[in-house]
Amino acid sequence: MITSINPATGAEVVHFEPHNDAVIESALQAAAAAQRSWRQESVSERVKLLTAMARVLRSGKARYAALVTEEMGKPIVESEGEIEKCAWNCDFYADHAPNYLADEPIASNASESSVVFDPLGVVLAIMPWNYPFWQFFRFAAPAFAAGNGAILKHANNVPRCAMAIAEIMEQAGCPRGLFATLLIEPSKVASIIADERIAAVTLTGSTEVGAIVAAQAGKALKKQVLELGGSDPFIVLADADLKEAAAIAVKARYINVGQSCVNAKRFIIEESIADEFVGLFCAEVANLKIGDPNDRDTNIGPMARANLRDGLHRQVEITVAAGATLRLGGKPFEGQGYYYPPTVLDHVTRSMTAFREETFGPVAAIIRAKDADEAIELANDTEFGLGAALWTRDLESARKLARRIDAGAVFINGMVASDPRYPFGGIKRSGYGRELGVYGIREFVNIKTVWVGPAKVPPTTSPRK
Ligand SMILES: O=CCCC(=O)O
Repeated sequence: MITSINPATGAEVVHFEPHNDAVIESALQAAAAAQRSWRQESVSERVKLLTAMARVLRSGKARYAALVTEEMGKPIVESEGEIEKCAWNCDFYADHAPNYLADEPIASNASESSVVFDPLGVVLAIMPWNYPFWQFFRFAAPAFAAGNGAILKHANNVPRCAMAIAEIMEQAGCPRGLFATLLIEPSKVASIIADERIAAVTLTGSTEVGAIVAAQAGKALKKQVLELGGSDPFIVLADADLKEAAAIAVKARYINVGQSCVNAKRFIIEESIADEFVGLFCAEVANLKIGDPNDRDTNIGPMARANLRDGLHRQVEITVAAGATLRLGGKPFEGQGYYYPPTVLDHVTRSMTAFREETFGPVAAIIRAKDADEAIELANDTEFGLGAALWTRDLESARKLARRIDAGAVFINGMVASDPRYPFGGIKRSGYGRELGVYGIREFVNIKTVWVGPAKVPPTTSPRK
């Protein structure tokens, strides 16, 4: 059974029988057929679907946001923000896809040569629960604009969000079959990836699951985009605006109850200002309001699942046992719901669990560095490479330091956040490929050279001869 549980109470809301093989087969067949027609439409026709998706998202915002909160516990104001961001992304690609997908002429010895962007086919999207709408729509808007179809396998703790996405696509006028949501067990995924009607795979999720899916897609030689875990550093140098840095640091760590791949997780603070920063940071954390995620002033609702909260608590206990100082939190709440208090661990060192592992929940690890060089070295001492934040008033030096950080994005005097306008993705064990911006829409296209003769000069193996 695929079960929707309210994490604020631990109570089952509803459960669903997983889709059987016949449903999977008919979804694949329909998607392949619908995509063959969809690819014939012009980009300007296809983006009308995106505009309609944005309209449906906005008109149903209250209901969709309530579903997010009820299924994974996100504070309601943040859930509403998630739905608005999905609509923005659809509008963004409706405006920009025609340009991003326009033919690109190439200067060559041909009479005419260009690069054109054709769709790949039907993409399997394996999506996580932490942003149950955003993660899908940030993939889907560019993928549909580029002429692809999509099958969604969502995380099994958000089945009602998955079904709401199917409803949105239908209400937006998505051609029948071009998109389907499958409620299936993870064991069904390998054969879908291997199916010849699936052209490519996109996955947002844990590094562990990413490695499994990458192996399955690699075996079938299918294109993949993997957006995986992160342990983003938030570096504060001695000359930074500490008050502002501390306020943004709290948001960067505790938004989404700390359950985002790009939450700041390791706070690497220059030694000389570390005590002052920790004081400011803890004062802000102590003000966070913990409670019912449906209350509009709640900052910290429940975590999404009991096992995630228990795993996080184990990481805290191991880190404290290894010598870290517990400044705030660290003790799970009694009573119903999967709540974990905002927790601050100080004097964390590089060998400790909260440094070495991703902490996917409301736990901040403070690490002290003797200077900027050591801060960068600590920032890079991780298997992950998703995002990083760097705080200093010296912008010239910041631009140079940013180039030394091993990550897919560096935000100077700000917090890492995804945005339709910029590419998003990681290096190392945070995955590969990019979503969003022009680079995101180019992931699921066939970048095709079209050469028209006769050649002005006979082609040779070396164009310089
Ligand atoms: O969990 C990772 C993605 C979060 C985001 O796109 O802001």
